[in-house]
Amino acid sequence: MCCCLPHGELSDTLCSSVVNFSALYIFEGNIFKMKIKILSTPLQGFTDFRFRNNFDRFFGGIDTYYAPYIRLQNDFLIKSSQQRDVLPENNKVKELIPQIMTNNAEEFLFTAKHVQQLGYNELNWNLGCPYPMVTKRALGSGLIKEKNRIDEILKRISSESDINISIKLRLGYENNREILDLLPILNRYKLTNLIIHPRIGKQLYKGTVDLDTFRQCTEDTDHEICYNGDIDSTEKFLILQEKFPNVSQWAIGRGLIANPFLPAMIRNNDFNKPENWIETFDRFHDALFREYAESLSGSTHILLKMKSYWEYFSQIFSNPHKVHKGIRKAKNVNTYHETVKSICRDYID
Ligand SMILES: Cc1cc2nc3c(=O)[nH]c(=O)nc-3n(C[C@H](O)[C@H](O)[C@H](O)COP(=O)(O)O)c2cc1C
Repeated sequence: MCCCLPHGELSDTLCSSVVNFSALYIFEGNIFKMKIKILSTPLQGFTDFRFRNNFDRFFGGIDTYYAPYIRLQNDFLIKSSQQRDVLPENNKVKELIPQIMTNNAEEFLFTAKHVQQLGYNELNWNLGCPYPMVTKRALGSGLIKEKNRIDEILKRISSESDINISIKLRLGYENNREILDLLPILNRYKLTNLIIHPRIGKQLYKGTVDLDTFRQCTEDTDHEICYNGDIDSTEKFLILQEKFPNVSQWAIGRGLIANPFLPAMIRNNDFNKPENWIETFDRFHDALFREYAESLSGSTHILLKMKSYWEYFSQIFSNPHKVHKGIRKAKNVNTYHETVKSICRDYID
């Protein structure tokens, strides 16, 4: 039984002994085995080095982590928090790739040099950010339609730097033709991969992912393609893997914070969290809290930071809405800890 069965036979696939560190596919009558990679896409404000290190320590299952984007300030300054985030001494994960958001070759080259001095050999280019503050400045997904500008930037950075370049992008900002017009240009350059989130910027996170256009992208590109979007369960992953048996890289963003066990579950073909999940989650949460408490000044900042995670953490519990509401109401660190304790006792079915 293999993963390239016609649609509808997914249940057979689920029951088969295929483990999902490998995908099977057929090419010219032969069955091939493909090793999959699971990547962690960045969430600015969430997946900083403290989160990544603790995630890796308690849950694992991720091959490569992407750091949230660096955006240069005036005079080519990198914010100290963004510098700290990629410092090798702060990062314990096996592979980390820094990211930049820019529409300027000079900025790219400057940042490439900076990260190369830190020991990195790849810089990921963010052409995916959907927020109007960004896109109206022709950044993130707002740049995708400017294919000649992207061409010029790639021409310069490819000739003036030896850093490996990868791109994370949406299908466009206004419409899904934008990426299809861009792909022939991208085919002219050496790129490590294209991580594609198949929505347009204007959608933000609404509506559904456009799998038809994603399929078209896999046909039109010469590059390795990584799928990214809405993977929040093993079932969802298997459905996508069945649709795209040639895709070997799978990136997860929000789903990792909402269910940190997900990459390991996908790898083991598990549909349920491990039995002792709440203990592991509790230890992870404590470690994360401790690190923020040591680094942030004042309980207001610590509370704000920890509460923000619960937009996602709440989803692993049995009544996410009530759990999130309870956390939002916590007025100080003590009541926060008490609320977390009662959540970990009462909402784990
Ligand atoms: C709050 C937030 C912050 C994000 N920050 C970044 C970022 O810094 N760089 C980036 O490439 N993508 C960023 N993303 C996009 C995610 O990495 C990911 O591509 C997107 O959420 C779709 O994948 P998912 O459905 O698995 O979450 C962000 C998304 C959210 C919700």
